[in-house]
Amino acid sequence: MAAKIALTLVTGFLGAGKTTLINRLLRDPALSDTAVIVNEFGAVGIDHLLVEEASDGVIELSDGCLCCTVRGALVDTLLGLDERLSDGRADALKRVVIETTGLADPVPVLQALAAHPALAARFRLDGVVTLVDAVHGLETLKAHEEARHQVAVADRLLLTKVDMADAATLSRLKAQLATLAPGLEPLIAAELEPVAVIDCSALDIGARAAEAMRHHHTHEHHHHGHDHHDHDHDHAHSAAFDTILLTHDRPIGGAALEGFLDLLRSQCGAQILRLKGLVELVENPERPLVVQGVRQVLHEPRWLPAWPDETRGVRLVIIGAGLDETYIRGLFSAFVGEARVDTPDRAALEDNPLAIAGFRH
Ligand SMILES: Nc1nc2c(ncn2[C@@H]2O[C@H](COP(=O)(O)OP(=O)(O)OP(=O)(O)O)[C@@H](O)[C@H]2O)c(=O)[nH]1
Repeated sequence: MAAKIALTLVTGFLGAGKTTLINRLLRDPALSDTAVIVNEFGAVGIDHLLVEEASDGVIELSDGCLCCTVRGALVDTLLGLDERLSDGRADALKRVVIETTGLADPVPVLQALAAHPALAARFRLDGVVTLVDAVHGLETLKAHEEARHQVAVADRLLLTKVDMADAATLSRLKAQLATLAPGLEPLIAAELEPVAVIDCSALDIGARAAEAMRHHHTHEHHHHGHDHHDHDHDHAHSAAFDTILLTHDRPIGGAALEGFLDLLRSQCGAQILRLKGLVELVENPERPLVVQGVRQVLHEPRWLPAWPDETRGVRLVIIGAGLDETYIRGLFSAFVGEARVDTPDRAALEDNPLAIAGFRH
C-alpha cells in the first residue's frame, strides 16, 4: 500500500503571516509534491487571491471557518483528493498543508481529521505549525482562547514580524509562549527554509517531553491552586495549560497501552487538547510507535522507521486544561505495572474504572 499522505495544519491568528508562509512553501521546488488547502472566512475569497500560483495545488474551502462549519468540507476535500489520486487523475502527493483561518481553534479540526476512518487510512497527521506575530502576539494571546489553543497544540512555533518588534516585547512574548507551550523553542519564520517548517511531529516529542518536565519542576508552584478554568484573562498564569509528561523506561505491551489510552480518553478526553508520544512496545521494540490524540480521539498510531535518539521506553506528553494529574499518573502507573500505594491495579481498573472509591477525586 502507498505511503500515507502527511497532513500539516498551519495555524496562527489573523494577520500572523500564514499566507506569506504558504506562498514561500508553494514556491519551494522541494515541496512540489505538496497540495495546499486554504480556508477562507466570509464570502470574498481574499486569501486565495493572495496565494500565488493558486491554480496549482491550491484548494479552497469557502464560506465558514474551518473549525466550525467547514469541517465536513475539509473531510470531503481530502477524500476527493484521495479519490483523484487513486484514479491516477492527480500526480502523486506526499503532503497536504492546510491553512486554517486565523480564528480557527485547531483542536476540533484535529478531532475531525482523526475521527474519520477513511481519512485515517490514507492520511497521517504530520503536525501543527503555529505562527505568532511578534508585534501583536501578546495582546492576541491574552484576548483569545483560540490563539492560546493554537500555541498549546503546536509542534512548531514560528515567530513572524520579528523585524518589526522591539526587544522587550519579544522577550515578554517568548516568556508567555514558554508558559503556554513549555519546551517548544519558538523559531523565526523568516530565517527558516520552508521545508524545515513541515515534517514536524514525531522527532520533537522526546525533546519537548524532556523540556516540559524541566519546566514542570521549575514552575511546580504554578500548578498548585491556579485557576485551571481559564476565565480570568487578566492574570498571566491563568492562561497556562497543563503539560504532563509520562515516562517509563521499559517497553510496554500493546494491550496495556490501548487500555491506558482508552481509559484516559474516556475519563479525561474533554480536558485533553493534545496528546503525543513515542512508545516502545514489547511486540516491536526495534521501532517507536508514534501516538497522537486530541480530546477523545486518537489519530491512527504509526511506526517510525527508527528511534530518533538513545532513549527507549515510553514518553507521552499530555497537554490540556484542568487535567487531573494525580488521576492520570495513577492510571498510567496501573497500566505500566508500577505498584503504587493506594492505587488500584490494572485488573480492577479494567473491570470497572468508575467504581473505585477514592481513586477519582
Ligand atoms: N515585516 C514583516 N511582515 C510580515 C512578516 N510575515 C508576514 N508579514 C506581513 O503581515 C501581513 C499579514 O500577513 P499574511 O501572510 O497575510 O497573514 P495571514 O496570517 O495569512 O492573515 P489572515 O489571512 O488575515 O489570517 C502581510 O502584509 C505580510 O506581508 C514578517 O516576518 N515580517
